[in-house]
Amino acid sequence: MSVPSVLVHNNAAVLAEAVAARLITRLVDVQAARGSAHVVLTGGTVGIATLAAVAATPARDAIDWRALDLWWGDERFLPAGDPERNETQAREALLDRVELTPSRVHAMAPAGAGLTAEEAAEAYAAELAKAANPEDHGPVPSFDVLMLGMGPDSHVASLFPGHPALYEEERSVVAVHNSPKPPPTRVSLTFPAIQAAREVWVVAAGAEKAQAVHLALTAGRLQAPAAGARGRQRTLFLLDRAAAAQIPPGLGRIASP
Ligand SMILES: O=C(O)[C@H](O)[C@@H](O)[C@H](O)[C@H](O)COP(=O)(O)O
Repeated sequence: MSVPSVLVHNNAAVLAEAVAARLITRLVDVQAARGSAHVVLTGGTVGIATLAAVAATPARDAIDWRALDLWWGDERFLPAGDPERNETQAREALLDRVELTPSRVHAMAPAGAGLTAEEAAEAYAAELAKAANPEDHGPVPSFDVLMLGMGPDSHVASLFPGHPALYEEERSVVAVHNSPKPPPTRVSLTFPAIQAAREVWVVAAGAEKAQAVHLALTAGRLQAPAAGARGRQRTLFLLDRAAAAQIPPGLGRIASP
């Protein structure tokens, strides 16, 4: 797993724009090299703001949207179209504004569609496995970029401190109950799935995330799940100054004056 690099931006607005620019460039480069790309989206304030920034950038059309596979790191187990679903918010921010291939938009099953959260997790794991190639050496594709928001308790996706999902080493997707962040029921990638990504980007803004960032860079993943957010080739912590206030000295690089 790669050692994290930390990039610090002036504020949350600049952070979202910078992550959007980085995402566009990364996807264009990957598609130039391989013709297609896999990206994992995240819910949360910065995650959705990043998608909105991509939508507002003319450079977005440098991406071949029809050759892009979109996945989610987690989903709130709510009825289809619920405004609190990560998919709903991603569609409003970006996905409904670009020409995607519908079969390559891999949303996690909603509540009320005949599946329990456990069955939705199993279905998503099967969809991931179907998309994996032999060279991926595992049950999920080698995601080119896997983005993760991070909570003040250092959770990523729906992997919360003290929850059983942190200990999952076999399955790629699990159901999560009694989430401390509403709604209580969710579906989430596990650490094995997250760590299959070529690049993992943890995006966080705000003073309330500063301690979680510190722990994510210094503690273990059971205490700070974001400490398990590591990519095979690259791990980036993309932060604003407020969230970076407690990073160990010499780790962060200020990306904007
Ligand atoms: O479903 C979710 O809620 C997200 O996937 C979650 O992991 C989120 O990214 C973090 O909680 C950060 O959210 P904020 O950026 O809004 O604090």
